[in-house]
Amino acid sequence: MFELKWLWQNLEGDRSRYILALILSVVGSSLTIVNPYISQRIVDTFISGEHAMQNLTQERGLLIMLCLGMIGFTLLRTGLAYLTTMQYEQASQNMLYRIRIFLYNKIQGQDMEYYDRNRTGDLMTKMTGDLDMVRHSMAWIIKTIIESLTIFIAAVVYFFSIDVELTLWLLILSPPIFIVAYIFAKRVRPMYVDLRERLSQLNTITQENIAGNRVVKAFAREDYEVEKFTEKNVNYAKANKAAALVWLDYFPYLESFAQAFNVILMLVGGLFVMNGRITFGEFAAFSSLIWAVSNPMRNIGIIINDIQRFFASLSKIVDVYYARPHIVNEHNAIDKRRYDGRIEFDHVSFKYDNVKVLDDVSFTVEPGETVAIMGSTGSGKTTLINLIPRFYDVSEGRVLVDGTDVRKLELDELRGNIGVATQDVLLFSDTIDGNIAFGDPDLPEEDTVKYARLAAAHDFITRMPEGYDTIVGERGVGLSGGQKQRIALARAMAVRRPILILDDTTSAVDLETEEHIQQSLRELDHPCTKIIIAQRVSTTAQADRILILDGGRLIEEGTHAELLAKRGYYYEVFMLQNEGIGRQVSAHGKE
Ligand SMILES: Nc1ncnc2c1ncn2[C@@H]1O[C@H](COP(=O)(O)OP(=O)(O)OP(=O)(O)O)[C@@H](O)[C@H]1O
Repeated sequence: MFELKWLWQNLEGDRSRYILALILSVVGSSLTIVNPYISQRIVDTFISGEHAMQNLTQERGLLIMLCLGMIGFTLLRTGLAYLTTMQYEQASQNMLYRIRIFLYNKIQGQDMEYYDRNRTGDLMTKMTGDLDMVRHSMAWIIKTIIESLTIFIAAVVYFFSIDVELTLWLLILSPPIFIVAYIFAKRVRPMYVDLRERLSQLNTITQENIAGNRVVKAFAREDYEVEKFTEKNVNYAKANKAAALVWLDYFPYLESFAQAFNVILMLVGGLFVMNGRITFGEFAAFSSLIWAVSNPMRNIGIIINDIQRFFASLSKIVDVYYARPHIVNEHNAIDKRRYDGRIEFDHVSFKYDNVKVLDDVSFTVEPGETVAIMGSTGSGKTTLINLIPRFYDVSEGRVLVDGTDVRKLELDELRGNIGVATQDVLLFSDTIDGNIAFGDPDLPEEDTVKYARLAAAHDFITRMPEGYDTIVGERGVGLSGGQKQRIALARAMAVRRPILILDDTTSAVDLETEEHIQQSLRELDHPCTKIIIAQRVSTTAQADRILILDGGRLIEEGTHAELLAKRGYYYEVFMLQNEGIGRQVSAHGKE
């Protein structure tokens, strides 16, 4: 069975501990029959037997021994139960720890497409609730099944040793119980798969609402969000109730069967005692152990429910566990090279789910060149730069870095040669210093300050009460949009990579600050090819070359002056911006 094989595989390192736990479970549960056996001896010898009175006076030692034996076995069972639970807990916790790390690495190793397809709330549910369910199954469900089964078998064997016929009478109830349990399990399984899906939706809504609380507040959409959440919450609660209530349809049958064990024992066992077929002590042994046969029937519902939850959770974990990114690191380089920074797009086309967003794009950027990319919104600029570090792979054509197709380069090496400041600025909940040094944790403090200066961030950072030690909130909360962009820019520059990609990184800063940043970029103290996506002519004007994208096609390419002379898209933007903002950028790129 795949699920059990998977669990076994992931128990590596704790297998002996888990086997020990299973053995202890079996031994501890088998001991359950010892006390009923001793009770039987006590009843037959000292209470109801022919010579009971005589034994009571003459065999007191034996009686005391039997009583002490009962206490001893009770203590032994308690000790074993403690030890067993500890082994189960340790093995399952260790397993959980290992799988969680594995899954975390797996998620880290996925490509952008995976993140496009998977919801954060769902991934969070997999990493928390689903994993806990799997642990619970190892520590509790399997333990309960093994122990119930052992107690059941031990009791049945013991019953057989006392009286075969009476035992068979009792076992008559087993087939209908298993049929009912089977029907219940089949019915409830899809309900738990559905329940798991609804929980994931609930978590997704919660996560999105918390992450986007500013937008919600800005649009005063709290009521709408509460309504949306309530709807998902009600759905989840309904599904939960429905799954729990199914049990009630079957519960009366199973409970009746469980009670019927006692009735059969009373009727048949009582008859057998009366006609002397079994002793009163043997009847007492049956009576004190009948729970070992009926209790597993009572618990069957809880166990089946948990097993179904386990299957639903495991199938979700397995999705992540075996997920294979399309973009993989196949070429392991031992020494990581530093590239020259030559970039070439050779007839590149790209599709997102069959929708073409880049169409036959070709251009070359020589090492050290600065190329600006401009184009209307949705024209494919971000998509284009995403192909260089292989966030996505081309659908047609080739992207080459230093003359080699990026698909043939070692992925870490390739990405280790590129510094990126993305359009959506994400800062971590850390100090400003920690955020700037994110790509290079060994960055000396003076370098942090140097790159913050280059990114025109130093002044506002030093004005903050804690300076570089100021903790910025989640996603950089507490900073303005322009401030966040400047920290992200400092972070991208601080890694000193031979290729620097800036996706609209200065859109939220004022023009003076932008001029400072442009100056810094021109004067970087290491050789660097720069690709800058920008909407402002003031940003693009001094680039070595400007590429204009429109509907995924490269429609214009040239220097500022050349493109102005062409009187095409760039010229129009130039005119519009110069008129609009009253700032003069001349035809030669100088202000
Ligand atoms: N992950 C994605 N899945 C599917 N389609 C996408 C995805 N990302 C972008 N697109 C689509 O691809 C097209 C190009 O998007 P892209 O982000 O590259 O444009 P852009 O030129 O950078 O736009 P902007 O200037 O607004 O940032 C758009 O039509 C967009 O809807």
